Amino acid sequence: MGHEVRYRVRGGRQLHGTVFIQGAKNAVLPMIGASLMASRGRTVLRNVPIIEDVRRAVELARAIGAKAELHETERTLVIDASSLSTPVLPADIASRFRGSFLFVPALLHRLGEAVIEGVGGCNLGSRNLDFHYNGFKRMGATVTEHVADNGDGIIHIKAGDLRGGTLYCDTPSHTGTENLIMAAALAQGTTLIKNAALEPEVLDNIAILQAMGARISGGGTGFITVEGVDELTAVEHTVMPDRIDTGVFVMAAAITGGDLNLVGATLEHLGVAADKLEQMGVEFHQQGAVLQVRRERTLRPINVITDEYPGFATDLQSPIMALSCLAEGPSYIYERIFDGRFKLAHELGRMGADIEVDGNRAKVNGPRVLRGAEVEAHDLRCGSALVLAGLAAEGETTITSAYYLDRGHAHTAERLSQLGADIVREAA
Ligand SMILES: CC(=O)N[C@H]1[C@@H](OP(=O)(O)OP(=O)(O)OC[C@H]2O[C@@H](n3ccc(=O)[nH]c3=O)[C@H](O)[C@@H]2O)O[C@H](CO)[C@@H](O)[C@@H]1O
Ligand SMILES: C=C(OP(=O)(O)O)C(=O)O
Repeated sequence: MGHEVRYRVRGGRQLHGTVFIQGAKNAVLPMIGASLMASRGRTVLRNVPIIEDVRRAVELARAIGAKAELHETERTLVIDASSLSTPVLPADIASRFRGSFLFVPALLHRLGEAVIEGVGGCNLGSRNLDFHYNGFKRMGATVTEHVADNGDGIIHIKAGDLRGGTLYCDTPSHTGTENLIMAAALAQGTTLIKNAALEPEVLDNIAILQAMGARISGGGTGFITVEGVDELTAVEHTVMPDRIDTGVFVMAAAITGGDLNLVGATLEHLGVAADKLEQMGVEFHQQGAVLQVRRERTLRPINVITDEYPGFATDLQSPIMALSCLAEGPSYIYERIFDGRFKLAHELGRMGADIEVDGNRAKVNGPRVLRGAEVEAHDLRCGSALVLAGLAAEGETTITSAYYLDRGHAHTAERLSQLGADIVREAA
């Protein structure tokens, strides 16, 4: 994991001011995968979030032979994938982020095979990849697994010539849909993907692929048709704003009783989460590309059921659990997407929260006074939720294992400090 990262937050300050919402982690990662499919030219991605997952993706792109330059100040990534040298996604990089699996379609098309030594991402319980494998197989690939000397499983996918076909996701998987679209984009013939994901990031990825020359229709309908083409060309594309980063800053305003201008944020991308936050007492006003948000009234309790877009995003479930600790009455949370996302409840308990967990349901008994404590970020969104709790707590909160937070949020301490928060990042 590299060095230990901690955040120290001293709570009790209302946040005011203007903050820039970063580009979307879950859009830029498939776009890096897509850029590897262009055998000529240089892809230029703008509004790239400067987060650890992007740094890992750049390392991984280089490890398979692409030239990748991340210009952090300009938030621009330039990728030249004209020569790829190996189909092996090495474990030491690939096992640190989920998006590594989005490199597979490019390897299948460009090198005829992909060797996956490990897939990472947040540990949220079972995170299967069967929809991806079954789709690749229906297109003519073979998938085999063997065990390396160190005991790790290695997956070997051999493509042959990928052919279009009828594919499906049992449930609308986000990266599953993206991987099947990318596999179909350069396959022979026509592919139909049923029960495709509707997330805005999937649509942004379709947009860059279309600009590259892919023939894709039906994005946002659940049925996606892809007519395979012979070649994709490198293009320039601006990554959409991150709706989860947006949601976290909305909740930073809400949990401190502050008011913020979120530059680049799109309220519509929050789906049902916007309505739930309004029910809690948050006021929104979208003015062009700026989303104004404030919370003056007492926080009301809430009932949340996570679901695929436009339902309540699972990645905002942990942050709203932190917020609901302060609501005037019991809140109910039903986590439907991941079966291991409630470790946060225990950490919030150390800060004085009263949360009853029963399987994938939680009851948050609010309001409780939160007090600073040493707590652990078990995953990315657990980390952002603990920062929110720290902003509202009495005294100092220390968040350990905060590499997870840095996986998905850029310049967290700097952006919150500019709004009046007392927060520092320490890396030892
Ligand atoms: C890099 C990226 O974009 N990550 C996001 C993506 O993860 P990711 O794409 O991994 O999430 P999925 O949408 O695939 O997973 C949703 C559910 O489907 C199950 N499933 C998925 C694929 C599969 O082949 N078999 C299977 O059973 C998973 O175990 C999970 O229970 O969507 C999640 C759900 O919105 C978000 O929390 C992640 O931030
Ligand atoms: C679960 C998440 O990401 P990943 O799929 O990259 O692990 C997340 O962003 O909260």
